Amino acid sequence: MENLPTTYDGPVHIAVIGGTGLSKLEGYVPVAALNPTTPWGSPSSPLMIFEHNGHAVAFLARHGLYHQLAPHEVPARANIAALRSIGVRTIIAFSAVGSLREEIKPMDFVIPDQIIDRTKGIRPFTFYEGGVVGHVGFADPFDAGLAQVVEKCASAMKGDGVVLHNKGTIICMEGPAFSTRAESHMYRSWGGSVINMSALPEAKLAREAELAYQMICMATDYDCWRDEAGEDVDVAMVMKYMAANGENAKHLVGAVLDELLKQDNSDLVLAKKWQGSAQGAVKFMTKPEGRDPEAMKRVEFLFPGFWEQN
Ligand SMILES: CSC[C@H]1O[C@H](OP(=O)(O)O)[C@H](O)[C@@H]1O
Ligand SMILES: Nc1ncnc2[nH]cnc12
Repeated sequence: MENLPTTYDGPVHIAVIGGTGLSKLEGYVPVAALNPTTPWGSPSSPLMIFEHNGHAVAFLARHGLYHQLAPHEVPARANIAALRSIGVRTIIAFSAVGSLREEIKPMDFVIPDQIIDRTKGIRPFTFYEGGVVGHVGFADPFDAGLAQVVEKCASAMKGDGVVLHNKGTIICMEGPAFSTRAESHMYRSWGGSVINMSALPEAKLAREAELAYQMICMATDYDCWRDEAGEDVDVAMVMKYMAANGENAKHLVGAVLDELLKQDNSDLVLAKKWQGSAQGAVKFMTKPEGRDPEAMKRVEFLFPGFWEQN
């Protein structure tokens, strides 16, 4: 990595965020390692640039190259802002999750469509504060167009033993300790499908930055709700299933990138649907007299030229 260029000239519109057990993109050779800084600090890892079918794709290791960042220490604002600053508009984010449903078995993939927030407010969670206010819509936290692409690709892998659940609600808990048994049962009663510690604030910040974002979950355990039937989750179990399913995850990434890079999907990849949504939410809120210059500069980092246009 030391010898890689630290700049990349071409456009990079798509990023993959790797989670637990996925700190690099197997089978791809990086052509650059970018280290952008942002008003929210540095990202979790260098942004590794890969080429897929002649197009550049960025990869970011959510917990750092050596998994040294706990879920509450992941600099999610820097990650999202850094990706946007190099041109990324679409994020496919991987996550290892516990299953809260009998039918979601370890190694199954889930394309979630909802999230319940059980983080504890200790993670910085917004770009819009300190003198600039913005309220973005978050009713549907993921991008339905990206979900369709992932569904199509994962469905085509069913012959290879891949099992896909094409909707589901993630419970995003604070961690880093796993849930109590009472909590696990409560999440099931709330309708949760899977549980992790990473969906938030990542998904919310992606929306604030007008990026198309979809998480792909890989089940690694049954958490601790199956009182008699099963073992309670531990890290060894999570890592074992992540390693066992690495090949499928790799094929799925390749297939999703193939599909996204088709010309027909260019509006989806450029997140045209989200363009202007956050900027609209910001420009109507804080009157000029109340705007803090430093907060304004931070918005300008996300959306260069913002204050001239508004
Ligand atoms: C090692 S189990 C808990 C850990 O695994 C998941 O990580 P990620 O979402 O980054 O794949 C979960 O969210 C926790 O951070
Ligand atoms: N049971 C669990 N709870 C929270 N995050 C997880 N990631 C993988 N399994 C998990």
